[in-house]
Amino acid sequence: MAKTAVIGAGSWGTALSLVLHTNGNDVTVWSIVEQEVQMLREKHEHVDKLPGVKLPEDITFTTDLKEAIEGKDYLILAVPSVFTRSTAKSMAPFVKKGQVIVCVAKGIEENTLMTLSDIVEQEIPAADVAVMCGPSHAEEVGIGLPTTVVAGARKKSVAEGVQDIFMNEVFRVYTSPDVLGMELGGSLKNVIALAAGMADGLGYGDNTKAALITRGISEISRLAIKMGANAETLSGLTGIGDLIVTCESKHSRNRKAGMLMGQGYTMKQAMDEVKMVVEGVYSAKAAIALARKYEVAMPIIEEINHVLFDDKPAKDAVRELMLRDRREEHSSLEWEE
Ligand SMILES: NC(=O)C1=CN([C@@H]2O[C@H](COP(=O)(O)OP(=O)(O)OC[C@H]3O[C@@H](n4cnc5c(N)ncnc54)[C@H](OP(=O)(O)O)[C@@H]3O)[C@@H](O)[C@H]2O)C=CC1
Ligand SMILES: O=C(CO)COP(=O)(O)O
Repeated sequence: MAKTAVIGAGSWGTALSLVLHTNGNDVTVWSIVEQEVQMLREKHEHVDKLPGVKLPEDITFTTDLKEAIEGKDYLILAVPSVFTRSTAKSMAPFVKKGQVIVCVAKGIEENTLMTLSDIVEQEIPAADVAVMCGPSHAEEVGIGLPTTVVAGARKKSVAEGVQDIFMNEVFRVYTSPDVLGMELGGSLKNVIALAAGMADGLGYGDNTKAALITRGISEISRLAIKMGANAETLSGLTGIGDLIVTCESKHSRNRKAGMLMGQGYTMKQAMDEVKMVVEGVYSAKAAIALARKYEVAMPIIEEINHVLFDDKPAKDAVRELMLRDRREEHSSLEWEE
């Protein structure tokens, strides 16, 4: 049994606190939002973000970051990516050497193009940093549906520690040393999910969706491999696995936001309607900046940026993708003379 704190009480933090408690760990949940902590203390349920999932009475809820962090073995950082740096800065004075911080959010910082684990390492040098991601919606984890994820860290012992506290008969945790590949797969898939949602909103079919998923993972892999990630990671749970779940699921926030945009909502209207964090919108600009920096073609992500930030109709973006110059599917394959 470990002493754990979940930093961030949105739908994902709430679902993971339940997994940790089920496994016999001591669990404290922190939120910056006083009303959220009040609601969790009174109702033992996140009625807005994870309705119907009851939390045990012996989980502690607090807005006091010092209380949440002190004496814990594992700190699960579950705030949305745009708050990762500010939250890590606030955590830094209380974190001691030997504590493990597990980043479970998905994103890339827009102005620095840093991954979330890099941000946490920069802000909290005392901690050991790990990541955990994969195809996992809070709504399904919260009701105990079988789910698989990956715990990543540079050191095997750190990844295995994360595996130990989370793994159970319905939550299977693999380990990996390819933290970069995992984080790029997890954050860039959200941008492709916006495109998949737009295709749904426009009334396009399964053929279009399959094309977006397949060409989407090609784009993500091209960039990630050039940045130093491992190709196997992109064909695993945190690459294609997470892309499939987010492009297909009724629970996906990014797909839902894209669908609304495909139906004519503006980006802002769609984000307000979804009510939970739509990470793909924040990662889209970072993705295209990385594509330029590493000189990698990312046509779907390029078009998504035009739809999000230049008011381009989603239908026009799809048409442009279909009418790009003709090319081979895999340019590395050899033809007979
Ligand atoms: N939901 C899921 O199924 C999964 C989510 N993730 C990732 O986890 C991360 C969190 O997502 P999710 O739990 O869905 O998000 P939610 O939108 O459900 O919750 C976001 C949380 O952040 C809080 N918040 C608001 N402002 C701040 C701030 N300044 N500092 C810190 N926290 C703040 C919110 O409070 P308030 O309610 O007041 O806005 C809320 O508690 C994302 O990166 C997401 O991609 C990963 C896997 C699965
Ligand atoms: O990353 C997630 C699930 O793996 C959450 O994002 P979506 O809700 O957009 O799928």
